[in-house]
Amino acid sequence: MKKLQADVVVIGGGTAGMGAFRNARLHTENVYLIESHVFGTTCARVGCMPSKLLIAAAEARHHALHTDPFGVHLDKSSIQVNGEEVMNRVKSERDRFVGFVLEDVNEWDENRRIMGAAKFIDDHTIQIDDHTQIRADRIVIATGSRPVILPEWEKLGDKLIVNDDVFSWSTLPESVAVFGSGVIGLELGQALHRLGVKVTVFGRDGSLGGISDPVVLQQATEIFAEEFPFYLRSTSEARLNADGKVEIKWAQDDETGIFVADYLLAAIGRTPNVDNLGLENIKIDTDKRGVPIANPETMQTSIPHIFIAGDASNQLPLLHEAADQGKIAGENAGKFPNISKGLRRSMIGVVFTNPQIMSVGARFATLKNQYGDDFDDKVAIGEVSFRNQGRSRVMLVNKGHMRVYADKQSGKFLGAEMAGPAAEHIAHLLAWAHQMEMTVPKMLDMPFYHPVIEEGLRTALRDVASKLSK
Ligand SMILES: Cc1cc2nc3c(=O)[nH]c(=O)nc-3n(C[C@H](O)[C@H](O)[C@H](O)COP(=O)(O)OP(=O)(O)OC[C@H]3O[C@@H](n4cnc5c(N)ncnc54)[C@H](O)[C@@H]3O)c2cc1C
Ligand SMILES: NC(=O)c1ccc[n+]([C@@H]2O[C@H](COP(=O)([O-])OP(=O)(O)OC[C@H]3O[C@@H](n4cnc5c(N)ncnc54)[C@H](O)[C@@H]3O)[C@@H](O)[C@H]2O)c1
Repeated sequence: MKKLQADVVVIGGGTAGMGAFRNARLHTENVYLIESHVFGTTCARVGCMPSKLLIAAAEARHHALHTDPFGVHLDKSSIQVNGEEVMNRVKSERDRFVGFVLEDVNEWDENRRIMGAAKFIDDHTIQIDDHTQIRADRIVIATGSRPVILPEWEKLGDKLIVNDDVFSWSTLPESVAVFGSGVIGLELGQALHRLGVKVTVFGRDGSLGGISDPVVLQQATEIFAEEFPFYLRSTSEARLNADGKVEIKWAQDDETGIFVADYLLAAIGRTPNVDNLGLENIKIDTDKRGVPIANPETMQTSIPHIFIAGDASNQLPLLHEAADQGKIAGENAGKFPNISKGLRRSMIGVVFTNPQIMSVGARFATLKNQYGDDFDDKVAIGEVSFRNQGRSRVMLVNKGHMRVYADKQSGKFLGAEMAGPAAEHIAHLLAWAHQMEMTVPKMLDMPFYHPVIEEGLRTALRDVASKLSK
């Protein structure tokens, strides 16, 4: 057994871990980075990037099939999807992104990167597989997350898949049953549907793409239901049939049915990778899911020399959050005990469906919780439907709804939720306004060009402005 001594050990070599390693090394050279699987990050290998590549291919087919209303007619039978070519592009571009990450990793001293699964022996000692033990002064946990799998699905063998499997396909399958109508289920489910794969999405509690505003949720549900079958409040049973296919027997309200598919794609949420870390060997405060609780401004846990970052922290499992948290945790581990608060930005979330979904600042559900019985008195809500929004109609993307929230008394912009056109861009405008702590009247003083989809945002802002206390 190799024994090492370190100032800082970072567990997990994804986005958060790489950021932590880089930033800890600004303060000390004696830092180790431990990775149990492969370098390259979840985002680049099996997350953000390959999913957006698949979506881009799906959009190309969708646009080709929907030119008629513009008076532009294509022979629909000539629009063919070559599954192998789709997957080749997804994988080759993905490999390019992964390559850039690996270039960074390979620049780091090989002796400072250790492959193997790390586990706490005590709150200063990390065991890596059975080959290395490191005594560390400070430790950063950046072990990411993994998809949740229901135990009853295990009998499906290799017909049960997760996002990682989709991005290693050599061609597209004929049919997929998607479980989970959250962000991943909706992005991948719609993309596969638009590529001609027979898809049905099964949800459980009526939620969709993480939307918490009931009005936006209702509108979004209607829009997505027009496009492909989904059952958002279903119960179901999955089994392998005699042909070796996945058979889903489902029920929702008075409706029942059977959907037979090549695969069951599990997208019912992700769980932080903290359960196999030996946390039982250290006395660390955890939440009810067993995740170490950390101060979001310092990423410090209840054990002062242990920090946590990225999806492992269960705070906001998004790429830019992992990068920010990794930087903060690494820097603080590097300069411990002189830790400081890092930059925390306004919340921004985008789902790359069509229409896109976004949320900024405080979501509807957060405000409801925060204001409780005072919600109606204290929070003003403005809204816009994109059905008749000028530029959206021009482009034939006039589907969706946005609601913006403001503090009635001060006029301060609090947050927004939306499903609709150009949501990724509107989300940025709003997140910047939120972080600048702007009031709605100040936001309305900003320029709006004509004709643009952002004029829809102005309509919602005018609506909320009219409801502020005078
Ligand atoms: C399909 C999909 C699409 C997504 N799309 C987006 C998007 O569009 N935009 C967005 O913002 N976010 C998106 N995300 C979320 C984003 O990918 C994650 O929030 C982000 O990658 C998390 O980074 P991380 O560093 O915490 O984890 P990871 O990158 O997963 O890194 C964790 C690392 O820790 C290693 N590890 C685990 N346990 C141990 C151990 N015991 N010892 C040593 N190493 C260990 C793992 O092997 C892994 O390499 C998506 C996620 C998925 C799955
Ligand atoms: N565009 C993006 O930024 C992006 C894209 C993909 C993933 N992500 C990140 O990854 C995280 C995980 O995504 P996810 O989609 O796996 O989780 P999620 O939490 O977004 O959605 C899970 C969904 O599964 C449903 N569900 C739970 N149990 C179920 C069951 N037994 N049967 C059917 N449905 C069930 C839930 O009601 C929920 O709607 C997201 O929260 C997000 O932070 C982000």
